[in-house]
Amino acid sequence: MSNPVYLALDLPRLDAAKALAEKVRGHVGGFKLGLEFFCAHGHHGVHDIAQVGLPIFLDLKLHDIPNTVAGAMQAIHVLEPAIVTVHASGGRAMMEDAKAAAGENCKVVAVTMLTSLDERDLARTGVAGSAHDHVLRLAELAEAAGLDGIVCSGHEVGEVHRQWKKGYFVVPGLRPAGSAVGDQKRVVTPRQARDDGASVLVIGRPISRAEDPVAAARAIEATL
Ligand SMILES: O=c1ccn([C@@H]2O[C@H](COP(=O)(O)O)[C@@H](O)[C@H]2O)c(=O)[nH]1
Repeated sequence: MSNPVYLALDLPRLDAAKALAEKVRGHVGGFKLGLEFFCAHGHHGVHDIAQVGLPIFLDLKLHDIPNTVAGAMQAIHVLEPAIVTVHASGGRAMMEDAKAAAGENCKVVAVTMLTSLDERDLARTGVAGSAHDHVLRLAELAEAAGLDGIVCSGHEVGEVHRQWKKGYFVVPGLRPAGSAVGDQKRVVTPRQARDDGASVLVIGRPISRAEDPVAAARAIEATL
């Protein structure tokens, strides 16, 4: 079984991100490049990290009208990402057009409810009901739109997996027992998420901010 951990390279400096990627490459399955990285380093930065030789997950969380999102998907096609994110709340037509514009080997997955939110935050955005129901509703919409899967927390992945057997499930908000939670609110351990059906485990600070990132990545790998 291949390593399901994608390391989130949320670092401001490209040289530091590349050095970290080189160090841990034997203990993770891929690299996740998000908004911070892409806004700072663009296509050139993605090419640099791709040279390390592992799959690239572009976590751009696209959310706009269908035509604009399709155009953005076409613009990143050349980078050959293995995974790209869009927001499920962009709606069915937006997700359909994103999938149609993606490369053949690129999985398009929809962010449902950010792991940094809890139910109080959800209510403040005007969404009534539980996190669980909200995630399941958006997962259904993503499946109907023909996407490959969704991004959700480890609190929901078990149920979503039961409902969408062939889905591809990306789970961030992961914390090894005892590590700092930071701004995340719905967290589980990497092992718990894996056992509940996660396809990809997104882990950032528990590795990137560890005193010894290689040891941290190895320790996580050993729990899986
Ligand atoms: O709901 C979401 C969607 C994406 N993320 C991203 O995952 C990583 C998590 O980093 P940590 O340092 O392990 O908290 C980060 O890049 C987020 O942008 C998420 O956390 N939650």
